[in-house]
Amino acid sequence: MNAKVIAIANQKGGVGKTTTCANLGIGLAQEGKKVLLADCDPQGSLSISLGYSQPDTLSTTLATVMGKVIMDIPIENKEGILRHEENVDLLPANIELSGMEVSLVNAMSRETVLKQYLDTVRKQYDFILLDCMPSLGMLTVNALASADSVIIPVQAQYLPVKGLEQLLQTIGKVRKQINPQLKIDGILLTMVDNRTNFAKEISSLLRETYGGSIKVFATDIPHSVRAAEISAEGKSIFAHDPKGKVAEGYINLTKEVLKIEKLRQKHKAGISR
Ligand SMILES: Nc1ncnc2c1ncn2[C@@H]1O[C@H](COP(=O)(O)OP(=O)(O)OP(=O)(O)O)[C@@H](O)[C@H]1O
Repeated sequence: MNAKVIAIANQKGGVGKTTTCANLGIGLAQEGKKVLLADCDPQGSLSISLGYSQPDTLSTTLATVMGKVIMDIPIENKEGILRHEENVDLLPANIELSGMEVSLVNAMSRETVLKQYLDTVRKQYDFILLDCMPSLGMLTVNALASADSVIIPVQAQYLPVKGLEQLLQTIGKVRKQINPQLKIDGILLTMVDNRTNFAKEISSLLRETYGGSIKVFATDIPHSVRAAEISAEGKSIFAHDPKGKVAEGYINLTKEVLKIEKLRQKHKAGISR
């Protein structure tokens, strides 16, 4: 095994990064994949949404293991990694991670501290999903530097093109300077209200703007209050509302992500032959 690392990123807040990370991750686990979800946001929203309602009380988090990488201190196997009842592992985060962002500024190889950590656990998983914070700071750069690909959730209610430009520029810089293999798996429309034409308009605007260069996932994630409830429940949409339209959306997204990975493996095998 050598995990595919996917960063779920958008510097705009509240677009569905955490919800996508948790539910895509658990969707992949339901397909038999070994999954690690890493909370890369000092707000700890992913940790909270998976049931750790007070992440500040956790003693070992992503900040701990990144700190050890910086100090060159050995990390124990699965140190700080928690097991969620829906068969995914979680490396949680809390406010200590914002201190880490400051420490990174003076660290050697500051852009690749997270990558160095992930390289120590990568062989134990099929997928590692990184829930990025809503900024393009050093932690997000670390996530992009570690990732094989990026999924960009976009809330279908707002015209997202301007904000996307900044993110795409950052991805371009990371590709050029640190991680030339970084791919964009696609833009995911979230919180889609099917009663309006917004989603269709935005989706065609995105397709017009980015042409063939960036895929927009065929799956949209519908808006539903049931999805908004899950972070208080500490479980996935599959456990909370298994027959609902959001669960169906995340099942379809899981299938698309597995298909992309299959193609990547095929391509790799073709190249090495
Ligand atoms: N499909 C959906 N339908 C309705 N509400 C949703 C849906 N997906 C997410 N939400 C809600 O929208 C809010 C923002 O979602 P989420 O936390 O996943 O976004 P985020 O991009 O991770 O936010 P942040 O940038 O603050 O980390 C949350 O309150 C969440 O419960």
